[in-house]
Amino acid sequence: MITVCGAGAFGTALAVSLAKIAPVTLWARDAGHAAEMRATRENARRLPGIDLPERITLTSGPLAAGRQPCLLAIPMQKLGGFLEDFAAALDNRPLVACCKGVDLATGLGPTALIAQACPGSNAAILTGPSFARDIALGLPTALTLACADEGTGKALQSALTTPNLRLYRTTDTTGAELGGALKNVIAIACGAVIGAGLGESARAALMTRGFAEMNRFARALGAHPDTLAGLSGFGDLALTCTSDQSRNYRFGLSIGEGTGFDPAVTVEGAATAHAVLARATAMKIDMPITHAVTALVNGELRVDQAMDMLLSRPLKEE
Ligand SMILES: NC(=O)C1=CN([C@@H]2O[C@H](COP(=O)(O)OP(=O)(O)OC[C@H]3O[C@@H](n4cnc5c(N)ncnc54)[C@H](O)[C@@H]3O)[C@@H](O)[C@H]2O)C=CC1
Ligand SMILES: O=C(CO)COP(=O)(O)O
Repeated sequence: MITVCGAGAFGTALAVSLAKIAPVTLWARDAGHAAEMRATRENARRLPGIDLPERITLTSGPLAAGRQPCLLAIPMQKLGGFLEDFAAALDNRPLVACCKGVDLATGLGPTALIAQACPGSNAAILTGPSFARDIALGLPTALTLACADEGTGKALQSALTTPNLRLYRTTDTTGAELGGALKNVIAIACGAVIGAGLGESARAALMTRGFAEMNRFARALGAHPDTLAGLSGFGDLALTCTSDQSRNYRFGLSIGEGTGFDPAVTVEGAATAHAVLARATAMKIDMPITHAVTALVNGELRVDQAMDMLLSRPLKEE
């Protein structure tokens, strides 16, 4: 039995794929949402049009303790509170974070938050290029499963691989989670330049210099460069910066176009840009694109001003 906590788009998609290989419990925060999904066998609120197989049990309320893996598909800025509420039931089992970002309140990534709240658990992260709908539709996807404990990582890799979800493994949790966190910040920047009509060439420049910025920050925090070049870094950067299926990219588009954006939509890159900039400033790491994204998100700069700021920096070697 695999438990997935969080009945958003991603948790639901993972449950649908995992149900091909094992019975799955999908836990929703809201009892009404769980009841609705039980009755209709569909998550109309977050992933409409996808049938929920009978092998998925929909629950809410208290979580049962156990030894089986538990996937946490909770948005980054809500993960700390969720762990606090359910630490007793979650501790002493493998916990797999399925979110992308850096916690604004603590500056920690998902695996460090898990280790803090549930010290008896081995924390892992599942991340990489994948849209929830693609996974749920059974389309081919490849992700990174990172766990500092090699034995737990190997067990999770084989327990969570499904016919359409191929998992690569690493022990570099820092690299995997920072790749996933930072690509969302760069995707907002890319959406903004496309929305403002600044062109595909500008986007390619931002993706490339954004990748350099991701590497600079992650390596300073101990990440391995190969992880950044893999699915969780380069792979997810390529997907998110070029597809309007991405909410972060669409949020950037709305900034560039000067149109509104529904604040209820999960956009991890906005809070993460602020969390990363605070850490980078303290560590004296140069993060010009992240800096520009925080200014755009705060409404302190227009896109053309942000681009001018980036283009007028001192000339340097690549
Ligand atoms: N949607 C996608 O294509 C992908 C999403 N992700 C990541 O998955 C994470 C979750 O995103 P989505 O599922 O897409 O978001 P979503 O907006 O579809 O759903 C978020 C879910 O979290 C629940 N939630 C909010 N606060 C909560 C709390 N305090 N406790 C428990 N549950 C809470 C909401 O009820 C909602 O069901 C994000 O970090 C995202 O970056 C990763 C890969 C793909
Ligand atoms: O992380 C994702 C794809 O890998 C989903 O991106 P968004 O959160 O921007 O929709």
